[in-house]
This record gives sequence, structure tokens and C-alpha cells, in this order.
Amino acid sequence: MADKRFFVIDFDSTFTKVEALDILSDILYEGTDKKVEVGKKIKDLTDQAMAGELSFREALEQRLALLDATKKDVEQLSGELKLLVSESVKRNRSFFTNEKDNVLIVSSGFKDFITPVVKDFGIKEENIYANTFTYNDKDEVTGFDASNPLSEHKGKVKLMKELALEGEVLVIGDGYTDYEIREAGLAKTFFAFTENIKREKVLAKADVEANSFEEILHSIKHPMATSFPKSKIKVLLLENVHQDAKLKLEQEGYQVELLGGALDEDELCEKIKGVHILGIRSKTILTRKVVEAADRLMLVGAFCIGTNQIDLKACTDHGVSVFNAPFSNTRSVVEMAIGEIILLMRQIPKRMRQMDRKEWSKSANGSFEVRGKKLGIIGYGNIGSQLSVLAEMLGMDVYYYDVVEKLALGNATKLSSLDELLATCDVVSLHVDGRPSNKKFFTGEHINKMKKGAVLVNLARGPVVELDALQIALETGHLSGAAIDVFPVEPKNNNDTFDAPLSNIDNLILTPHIGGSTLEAQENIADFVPGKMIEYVNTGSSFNSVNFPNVQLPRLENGHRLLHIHRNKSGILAQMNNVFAKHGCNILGQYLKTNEEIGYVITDIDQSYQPELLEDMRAIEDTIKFRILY
Ligand SMILES: NC(=O)c1ccc[n+]([C@@H]2O[C@H](COP(=O)([O-])OP(=O)(O)OC[C@H]3O[C@@H](n4cnc5c(N)ncnc54)[C@H](O)[C@@H]3O)[C@@H](O)[C@H]2O)c1
Ligand SMILES: O=C(O)CC[C@@H](O)C(=O)O
Repeated sequence: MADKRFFVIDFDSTFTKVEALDILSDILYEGTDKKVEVGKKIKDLTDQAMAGELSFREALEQRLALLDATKKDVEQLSGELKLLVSESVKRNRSFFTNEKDNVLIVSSGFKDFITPVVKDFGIKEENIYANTFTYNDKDEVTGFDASNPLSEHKGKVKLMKELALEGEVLVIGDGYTDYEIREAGLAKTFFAFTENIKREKVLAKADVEANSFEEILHSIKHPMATSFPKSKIKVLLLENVHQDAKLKLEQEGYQVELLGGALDEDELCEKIKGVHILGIRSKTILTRKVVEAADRLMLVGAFCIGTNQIDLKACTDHGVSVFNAPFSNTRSVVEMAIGEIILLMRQIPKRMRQMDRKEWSKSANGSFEVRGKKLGIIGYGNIGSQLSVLAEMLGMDVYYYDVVEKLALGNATKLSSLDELLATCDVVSLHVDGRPSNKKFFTGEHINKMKKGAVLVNLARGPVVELDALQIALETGHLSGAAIDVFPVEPKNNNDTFDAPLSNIDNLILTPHIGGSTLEAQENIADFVPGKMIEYVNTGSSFNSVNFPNVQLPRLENGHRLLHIHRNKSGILAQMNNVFAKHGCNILGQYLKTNEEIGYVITDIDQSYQPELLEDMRAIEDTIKFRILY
């Protein structure tokens, strides 16, 4: 029995985020003048008791005297508390189920509202130690059972003495009364739980500060711990990515900082220190210098489609996996392209400018329906092919050209040369990716090969089109209009000014790179990319990574997972397996994938192994990164 380990866990501000009596006071006085006044008194009394400045019994009596509650109110309180369980407790629900024999809730709160909340987590009713209310025959709370040791000053100590647990006792709580158990020599370790509230006086007494449940599991090397406490994972999000992303990552337990704009190279070299996960959009240029300045970086999330702003090779060389959102904003771009094509064909930008100049030009000259017109799509990827479908629904004849073989959707016609497309189409819409060879891909020569009076749309990447040549084609009337959303140089944020490279053209739509800027798209991205980040951290799965060999992995159960990223040279797997053999290690599963540059080997092994095994794995030549999940 001596090696049994008990987890003695406080309820208020530890298991839940809040002090239950504060919430009860809110329930009772909601919408009345007393709400603030009583709420403050209750809070002050709680704080004084938790900091050890007021005897617990006195604080309890004074607080209950302020609250005229009934059984129904207490039931409502339970319901609200169920929604207010601490985030890291929620994340570790399976811990409570697995450890149900060893988890004790020891609280100076009341079983009446605690039991329904903690029982949902599998905690046994007989392991819940707390006070109980007394009620009169009208179900009104009249007080508490004063014979319960937990209603007394140093009540937790008294209870723990009575319990006389045989084994290692760990106390987890936010209050001085939790520390008192340790002070009395009845616990081995006191974890000051600071996820919800930090009480300096309590912290000063702590053996360990834990601002999440994961930190506790990590610190005691519990088999259900994750290898690195999530609360120590630092995430830096730039360029105003949607708030939902921040929330999702915070709910996972990470520390998240969200900045409004992009940072330049030097700023980023500074800011990236200590950061494990970086999130950017299209304006942050992630150079090799930045990747090399990063001392903790394990993954980058591009909250957009394009990854041309990222030095992918540098990331790969340093074992940094890059994820993007390959289709979360596709529909938004397509809708904008459709809208712009219609506007240009009707000369709407020109008419609007004329109206601004107080000119009335009610004329059909140069204005056309899109029905029956020929749309040429260059780059028939996710966006190009979806545009193809929607444009056909408007009655356009769709032609496309791509450098790789692509299935024609609907009635679209594949053309085998760009020249043929340019000579055929009334509208040309560019949807190529931002690979380096596409810089200045669409030259003046291509523009000149377009049909006279045609229109050009570029919502792909700025450097793709030669804008000087486009300006001339628009001025001379060779093209009748253009819509440009992306530019060779774009401002870092909304406070910077922008000198448009095209000017004095009437039938021209210029937009500030907003093809993917709809709330729907940004919300989709804020769900998708953090999902990928969390999966990579938790399981090692690199599925959908832009630069890593794609491996889709199951969640790890009852083992340890070793993730080994190395330069792709022959013999590394053999070396790894020699290390496993040397240490007599039982392999539960192994996955290997390589690309031209790196190999990614994931090995699940039995939990019992010698720690030297890890040293030997790290020592394998050409190892880039090595991490363990457990
Ligand atoms: N304006 C915006 O806000 C916005 C939003 C999202 C995406 N984008 C950009 O739109 C572009 C397309 O995105 P996607 O998701 O469809 O990408 P994708 O990778 O699915 O498709 C790109 C297609 O272009 C083809 N291609 C590449 N170079 C080519 C060339 N020189 N000639 C012909 N075909 C070529 C590829 O083979 C591929 O089929 C990307 O540049 C992306 O960054 C812009
Ligand atoms: O939102 C952005 O910054 C970029 C949008 C777009 O260019 C993309 O690549 O998805």
C-alpha cells in the first residue's frame, strides 16, 4: 500500500474556475441593487479566508448569513458550476476517470453543489469530502452541519488526520487551507494551482506552482502526462488572425500572444525567442535568419493558403513543420473573382469614378453580360477549379490552362497552351500559386496576346503580373479593365500607407489583398490551422504539412511515442532500431516517411525503458529534432 499515490484536490478556484459562493450570490441577487454590494462582501471574506487572514469558520458563517438561498438555488448553482470547470481539468477528464480510486475532493465548500459537478468526471461519491447545508422544511438553507471538521478552522488538516491515508499524498489547491495540509506533514507535495487565481501568500508556501493540471502530471511524471506541459507552450500569432484561433489554442492550455500586424525580420528575430508555435498570414516574411534565431520553434501555421512568404527549406532544415489552410478561404476568393468579373464587364468601376467626377454617363457602350463570354482560368487548382464551376453556373464558357494535368470540371475545356487561352478568352483570371518561378510569370508579352478589350483579374500573388505592362495595356485600351487584389510589395499592416502601382485608369478595381478576407473564411482558418497545430503537438501527426513527409497517426495509448526528425540519409532507421535493441525496448508500432530532405520516424514503445535510450536516440548522427510524447 505504501506506494499508493493520492491526489487531494480542492474544489473552488481549482476544480472549477470560480468560488461557488460568489456565483450563488450572483444567482440570488441578479438584477437587484444588492448584487454588487453582497458580491463584494462575499469575495472579500473568501479572499481573507483563502489567504489565511480570517478563520475559516468565521468566514463561512459570515458568508452564509449574506445568502438567503434555497435548495433550488443550490441546484441552479451546480448547473452553472458544471459550465465553469477549469479548462485543464476538462482537458484531463480521462485522468480523473483512470485515477478515480485515488482522487479525493477535499473542500470547505458544500457537497450539495460539488457532488453533481465532480461525479461527471468519474470521481467517487465516497471520495468527496465537503460541508453540507442544513435546510428547513421550506427547503431554505439555514446553515451548515457544524459537526463536519471541514467547517472548522484548519478543518482540512483535521479531516486528513482522520483519513490517515497510507501512501504519497499530493495536495492541489489555490488556498492557504490546502497548504496547511502539507504544513501539518500530511502531504508530500503542495501544488499551488494558479490557473484561475494566483494568491501570492499561498504561492510563497508552494512546493510547486502549477498553472494547469498538465504541469502537475508532468512534474510527477504521471503516465498520462503530456511530454511537455501545455501551459509552457508559447504561441505567437501575428497579423490579426481571427480571435477564435487564440481561444482555441488557449483552451488547449498554451500561452498565446496575438499581435495586430506583421513584424519585420529584425523584430521577428527578437520576438521569436522562446516561441514554440508561430502563426502568420501573408505579410510576415519568414526568412532563414528568423528560423535560425528561433530557439524553440517546432511548427509554423500559415493562416492562409499561400506559403511563398515562408522559407520552407529553412524550416525543413531545422525540423520545423509548416501547416497552412489549403481551402478555408477558397470560396471567398472565388466569390470575389465572380463579382469583379461582372463589375468589369459592365464597366461599373468606370461608371462609379464618373459619378465621383459628377459625370452622368448612362450608356451601354462597352458593357456586356458575362453569359456566353469566355473565361480563361490560369492555374486550375482549388480556387481555379471552383471558379470554373460557379462561372459555368452564370453561363460562361470556361477554358483553363495548368502546368499539371487537371480534371476538367463540368463543361470546362482544358487548353494545352497558354497562348491559346489568351487568344480565346474575354476574361483572364490568374490563380497560380506563388512558387518562385511564377515571379513575373505573366509578362507584357502575355498581356499583349490577350484579346483586345479583354479584362484581367489577379487574385493570386502580387509578383506574378508585370504591372508596368498592365498599366500600358489599360491606358492604350488594349485591355478594357482589370482587378488587382495582390501587389509585389504590400504594407505590413493597416496603419502603413500604400502607393498603388497602377493609377489613372477608370475601369480598374484595386483592393488590399482581401480575396480571402471574409468572416467565414477567417473563422474557418481559425478552426483549421490551430487544429493542425494541436494535432501535431499531441500526436506528432504531420498530415497536411506543407514541408514534412505526411504521416497521419493515431492518438497514443499506453505507451511513449518517440518522434525523430533527421536528415534523409541512409541507415538512420537501422541505427534507431539498434538503439531500441540495445536497450531491450519493446516496439509497439513504427511509422516512417521521408521526403527529399528529411526523414520522420515515429516509434511507439512500452512505457518502461532506460532513460539512456533517449540520450542514444538524440546522439544519432543527422538528428534534427527529437521529442517524446507520453
Ligand atoms: N487574394 C487572396 O486573398 C488570396 C486568397 C487565397 C489564395 N490566394 C492565392 O491564390 C492562388 C491559388 O490558390 P489555390 O488554393 O487555388 O492554389 P492551388 O495550389 O490549389 O492551385 C494552384 C494551381 O496553379 C497551377 N500553376 C502553378 N504555376 C502555374 C503556371 N505557371 N501556369 C499554370 N498553372 C500553374 C498549379 O499546378 C495548381 O494547379 C495562390 O497563389 C494563393 O496564394 C489569394
Ligand atoms: O489573409 C491573408 O493574409 C492571405 C490571403 C491569401 O493570400 C492566402 O494565401 O490565403
